[in-house]
Amino acid sequence: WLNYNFCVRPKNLLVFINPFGGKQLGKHIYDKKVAPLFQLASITTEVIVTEHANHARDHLAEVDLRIYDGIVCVGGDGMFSEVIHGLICQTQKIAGIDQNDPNSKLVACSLRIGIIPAGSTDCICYATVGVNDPVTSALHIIVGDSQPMDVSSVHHNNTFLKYSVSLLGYGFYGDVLKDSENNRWMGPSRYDFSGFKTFLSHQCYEGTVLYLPATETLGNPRDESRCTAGCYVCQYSGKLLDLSNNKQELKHVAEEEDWKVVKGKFLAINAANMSCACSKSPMGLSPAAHLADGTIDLILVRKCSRFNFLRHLIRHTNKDDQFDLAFVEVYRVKQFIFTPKYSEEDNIDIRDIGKNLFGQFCSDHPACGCSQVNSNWNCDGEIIEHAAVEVRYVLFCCLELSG
Ligand SMILES: Nc1ncnc2c1ncn2[C@@H]1O[C@H](COP(=O)(O)OP(=O)(O)OP(=O)(O)O)[C@@H](O)[C@H]1O
Repeated sequence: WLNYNFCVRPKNLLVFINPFGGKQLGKHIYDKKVAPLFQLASITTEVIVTEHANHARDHLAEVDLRIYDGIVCVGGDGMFSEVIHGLICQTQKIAGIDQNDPNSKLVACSLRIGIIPAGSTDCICYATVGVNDPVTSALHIIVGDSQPMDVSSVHHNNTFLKYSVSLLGYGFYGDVLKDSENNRWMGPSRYDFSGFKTFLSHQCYEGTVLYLPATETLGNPRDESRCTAGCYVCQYSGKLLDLSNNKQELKHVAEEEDWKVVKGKFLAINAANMSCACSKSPMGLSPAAHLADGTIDLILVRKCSRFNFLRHLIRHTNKDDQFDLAFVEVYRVKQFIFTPKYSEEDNIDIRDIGKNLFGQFCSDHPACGCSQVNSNWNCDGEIIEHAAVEVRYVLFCCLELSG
């Protein structure tokens, strides 16, 4: 559907290469595998090898984007996140939109973003293309394929924090990321190491989740069918929401609906905008999530034994239903608000997982229970230090070239 409008071969691309993403092969992959293909296709490029974190984001916030047909990032999910922030923020700035107001109606941005996978997880590329192969992505970019994607905004106390396109994770995935940042020198294996440490710590966090169910969508997180190119659920949502303006009207309709409340102790709170498939989890955290249906799959993993949590995690890696467990709930939502039990002002410090490595002795003891400090959110691989957040689908379709 959107492809008819946007299936235009790009002629001039702005390329950002993160030389330090994943196995630090970004520049090599681009020079050897991608640049020759772009040259053959007569695509001109301006290539920027990033010199520091947020280089791409800051450059995009200033540069005149009208001369480009698209932006390409060579790196992982963190690089894609930088690029999407630069692009969305510049578009809102030009349109005079206040991003701190969660109710602001964002303006869609016209440029498409392509990913050449060269990161550690490459979840966004994997979930959209089905494989993280630089040549496949380059060919999609060359022929002008496109894929709309849902974007969610994350706010804290009416302050804009970040946009998310793949996974927002509190508890387990927040803690894994926090710990893994200290071990970047390990390369992609840092996630295995920190994952193991975090699993042993078995921390759960108390709080309240308020969510607004997505009632107007055709799909359900427990569906057998998967979102692919031309997906009828996304097409239906696209037509229903009329891609931009009418979506906002529907949001107001939805706001009149009932908010639901879930209180408890959680090992993980995950919000998936897409399946979040990657090589370690080929079906993803929410296998039936849609790329562009205007919803978020909210997955709540309540406090359970370490053995049961392991069963849930193992199901991420195989075809067994990870939601078919008594301590796991999943809802398809338009919006949610999380409030931790312990206010952030009282929060002593972001916890050090290392100190809690043997937390099992405490958490299994009836007198102990949950951590009295908060976790942090993992937002597409970037840390959000606030625990209390308001997350909503922001009706914003940013198009990927590699779809
Ligand atoms: N030149 C640079 N020096 C240091 N950090 C950089 C540089 N360029 C980009 N970054 C930052 O590096 C972080 C990680 O990059 P990237 O996502 O490409 O790799 P990754 O973390 O290994 O992969 P993934 O996100 O898929 O797990 C990003 O948050 C980005 O802001």
